[in-house]
Amino acid sequence: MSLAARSSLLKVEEIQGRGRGMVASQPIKAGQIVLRDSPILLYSALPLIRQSLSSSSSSTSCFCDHCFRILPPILQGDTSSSTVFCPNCCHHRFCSSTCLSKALNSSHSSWVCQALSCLRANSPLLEQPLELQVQANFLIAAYNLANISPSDFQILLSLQGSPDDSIIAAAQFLHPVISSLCPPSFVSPQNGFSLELTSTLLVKDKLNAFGIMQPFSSDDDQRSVRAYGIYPYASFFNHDCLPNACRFDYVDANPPDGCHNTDFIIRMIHDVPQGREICLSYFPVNENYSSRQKRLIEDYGFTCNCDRCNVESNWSDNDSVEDNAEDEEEVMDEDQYETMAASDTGNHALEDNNDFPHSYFFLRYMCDRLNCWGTLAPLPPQGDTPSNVMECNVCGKLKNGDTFDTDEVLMED
Ligand SMILES: C[S@@+](CC[C@H](N)C(=O)[O-])C[C@H]1O[C@@H](n2cnc3c(N)ncnc32)[C@H](O)[C@@H]1O
Repeated sequence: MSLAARSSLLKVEEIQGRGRGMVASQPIKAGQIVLRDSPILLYSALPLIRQSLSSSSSSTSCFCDHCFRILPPILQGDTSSSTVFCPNCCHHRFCSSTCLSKALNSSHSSWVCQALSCLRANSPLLEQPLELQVQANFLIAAYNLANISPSDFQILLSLQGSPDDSIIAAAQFLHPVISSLCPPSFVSPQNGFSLELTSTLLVKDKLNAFGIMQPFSSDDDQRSVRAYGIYPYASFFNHDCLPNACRFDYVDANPPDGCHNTDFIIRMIHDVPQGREICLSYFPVNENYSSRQKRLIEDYGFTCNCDRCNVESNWSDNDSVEDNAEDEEEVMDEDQYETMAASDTGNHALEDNNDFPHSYFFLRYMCDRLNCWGTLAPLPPQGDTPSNVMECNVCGKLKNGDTFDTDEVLMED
């Protein structure tokens, strides 16, 4: 399906210094859904060998191997569970016989099942760090995609990214391992199966995969990744440290009508005019300048020059966002916040000369629940009527957007 068929509100454009990006093809309102996207490929973020599936402790880290929903714990003697194991490897578990049967024809084809079983039985990978094991999960899923959906495999190859030295080093280790897995005809050298292709796939994954995260829990401020997915349209969104859109997902919840639980919905945080680039933040917005820059260069290969980074690059090392937010409160009262709320509240509305022009963003659009760090976007408008209810994309908290607390801005140092 083309982007035009998925979203009448967005178009893909070349943006100087950023490759392709998503741009508003018309004015877009706060809360509007700009994209629903489905993954062309999903793979587990777990190590090759997991905890025993029959131990009670496994319940906390056990997901359906096709749709990645959380599975109930396996209780001894309980015959009522609808979960099923792969009949061939007895290692992978699925939430229902429907998911199993979909998986056997796609994500858990007989080749995937055999390849993962071989790796688990005896492979140099078992001694390697989790990152390499997860890259092996990805490569097996990607080479399987080449067989089950060559057109989706071409989409994967069309995503941004060229291998650098660290990717080539990982490919040099992983390619012989994957080659040794009784490669079937679809990964033969005649079909382009090579070290170069393995490197190319790894970099596409590195720059474009989205993490499907564990749900929010207030006693755990480091949500782990359950699975990764390649979302062909969402991959066109560039990063901004003050995003104007954010992603909602529903992996364990009931997704909106017509969506699968692994689909993403991208919703506007605030109004934007036609022609404005629509950006996501690739990670929670509370991170400080140096850790954002480090992540963006190491994980995505670019230096961020967004409005927020340009301001924060001038802060002294000891300045936290919290300090600056407190200073800012001395010069911005609620009337000013309200005025800004009524205007285009994009980054550009707040560019003028102060040390923390983006304090408004944190006060209005960052979830105040302890350890959440989610982003708030209004619920979709009803017809032309905007919603004043803000929803957190991490914990799901709903908040009245007409009132927001200017007394407290909690940020990471
Ligand atoms: C998920 S892709 C985004 C779409 C990509 N620009 C394209 O052409 O397909 C991520 C890559 O886009 C580029 N990118 C994203 N945000 C950027 C930004 N703010 N500044 C510069 N490059 C950016 C980086 O090369 C990054 O690795």
